[in-house]
Amino acid sequence: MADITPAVEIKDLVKDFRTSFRKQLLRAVDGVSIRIMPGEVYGLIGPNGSGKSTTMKALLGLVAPTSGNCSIFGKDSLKVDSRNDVGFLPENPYFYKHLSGAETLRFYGKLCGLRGRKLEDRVNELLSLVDLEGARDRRIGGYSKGMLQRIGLAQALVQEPRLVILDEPTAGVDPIGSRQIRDLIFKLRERGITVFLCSHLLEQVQEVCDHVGIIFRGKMVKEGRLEDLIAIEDQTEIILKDASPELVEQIRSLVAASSGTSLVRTGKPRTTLERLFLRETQGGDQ
Ligand SMILES: Nc1ncnc2c1ncn2[C@@H]1O[C@H](COP(=O)(O)OP(=O)(O)OP(=O)(O)O)[C@@H](O)[C@H]1O
Repeated sequence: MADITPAVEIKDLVKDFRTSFRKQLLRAVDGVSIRIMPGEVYGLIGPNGSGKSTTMKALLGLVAPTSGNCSIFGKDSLKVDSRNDVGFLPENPYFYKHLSGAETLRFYGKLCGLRGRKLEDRVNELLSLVDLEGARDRRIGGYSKGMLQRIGLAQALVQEPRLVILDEPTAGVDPIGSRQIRDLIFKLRERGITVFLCSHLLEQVQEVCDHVGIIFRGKMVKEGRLEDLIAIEDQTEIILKDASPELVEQIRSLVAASSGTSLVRTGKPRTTLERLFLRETQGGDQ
């Protein structure tokens, strides 16, 4: 098999911060290792203060590890050129409020060396991708939280990165805005872009990620393919449409007659509260 360089490689990362209280050391990240292959969507989940942002910042070279190392497409995170292939949406992105959405993207595009027709094409493409064409000339100061996160995502994509890092991309965004961001993450995946996101909104992580790591008090406590992590190994699900009561009864007696198998539950599957909310506020079947 061909040797593929991981998009993200974090090895035994430890990060200590010196606290103001008696200058004690606080271990924010304690021996975390993560490997993300190109094209994967990886979700790092954990409670507040468990070390998610610090792990991402170490990967971006924004904090220096106490020990361990991080690399992006094989390049050490402490070297500037490791960031050539990365787009980052921080937890609370800062924007110049007097600029419009288009001006904001133009500004970042210029920082990345784009000029002229190429710059304009990229700005238009990104505004269309994040569905903000209608608000392109409105000042960012008047954007909703969901729109701000989408323009932030567009900004992170300006230089056509192969890896996008999203720190709590849907924090403070309502379910409709969250769904738009979720759909954008799907679009990134379709384009083969690797996504590394952290969140404590578990349902969303479950919807978009194919790999998940659970971090708690700085340590990785569980990691793997989402499907493997959430499968209940000794159970089998059969979902029937328009089944008659007689058929359900037949299945029930078949199970009762077989040794070693028991019926755990029958009934109607439930939608999620999020889908119900979206159906009632947006119309149509979500
Ligand atoms: N610059 C810093 N100086 C001192 N302590 C810090 C610093 N940055 C983070 N910490 C501490 O490190 C721990 C991990 O913080 P971190 O922000 O990585 O967690 P998180 O999982 O991203 O949390 P949240 O979900 O609240 O964003 C916390 O106890 C935090 O207070």
